[in-house]
Amino acid sequence: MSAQGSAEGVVVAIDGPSGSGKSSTAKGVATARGLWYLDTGAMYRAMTWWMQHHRIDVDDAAAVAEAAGRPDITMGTDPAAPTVHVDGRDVAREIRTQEVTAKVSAVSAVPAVRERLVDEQRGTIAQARRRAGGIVVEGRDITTIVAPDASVKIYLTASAEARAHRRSGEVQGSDVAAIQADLARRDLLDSSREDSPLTQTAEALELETTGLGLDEVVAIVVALIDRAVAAAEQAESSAAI
Ligand SMILES: Nc1ncnc2c1ncn2[C@@H]1O[C@H](COP(=O)(O)OP(=O)(O)OP(=O)(O)O)[C@@H](O)[C@H]1O
Ligand SMILES: Nc1ccn([C@H]2C[C@H](O)[C@@H](COP(=O)(O)O)O2)c(=O)n1
Repeated sequence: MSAQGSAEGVVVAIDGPSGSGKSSTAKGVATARGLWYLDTGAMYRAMTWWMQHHRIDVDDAAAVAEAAGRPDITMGTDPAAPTVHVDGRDVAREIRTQEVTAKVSAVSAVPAVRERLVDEQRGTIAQARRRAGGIVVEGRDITTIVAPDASVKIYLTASAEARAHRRSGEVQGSDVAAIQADLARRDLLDSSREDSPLTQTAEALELETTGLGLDEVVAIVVALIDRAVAAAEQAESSAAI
């Protein structure tokens, strides 16, 4: 069954702590069902990179708020080749540096930053519903704030050890303990901020992935989408009778 079966387009919302597998899972699912893909963490990273690039003190919330409207952030939503441009410049590599990672939680805690980016994320979701079969969106507040009415809502987790080991596999010779400490630091900041923190709600299905491979996780989410689409089609055809 294809997600395009639903007249309204399907919206899949995935939240979870750092390194739980949100991006890999979301891209795999979007590819499997021909949906758009939106990495909202990359948008907060792009905003942070722009602030640092323009020498704005990212620890000064007032200065960040004042500048939050200035960068032009453009997200490519093809799950096979997602892109991030700021003011026309490809910043896919720059936004993954340690310098950005160290400050992205501080920048994303500024309400003016969140207001602007949440608005843009909702705009992309609306476009995907009109122009594609729908979208898979991942981040920290997608199930709660950005798209609380999503067709499928998932809170993706894995143990702190598993997440650190998965991340360490990306860089040869990396220090697993240091990675685990950095993930814990970001999780604490992201879940304790006042404005739309990372929270696990009863509305979202918890998917614990510690013992699961990526393919298994993608298959579970695809099955959830197919079930949601079938239920929506059933409801549409019952309403038409
Ligand atoms: N189920 C899984 N089994 C094994 N490895 C996985 C699984 N899911 C993801 N990974 C690997 O774990 C690492 C982190 O995954 P990913 O970047 O998707 O996490 P994330 O939640 O998006 O992280 P962040 O919040 O930091 O952006 C990647 O190297 C990815 O390939
Ligand atoms: N919806 C979101 C997505 C991300 N953030 C913040 C918090 C993260 O530490 C940071 C980077 O995200 P990542 O690339 O690790 O997924 O961005 C947020 O506040 N809300």
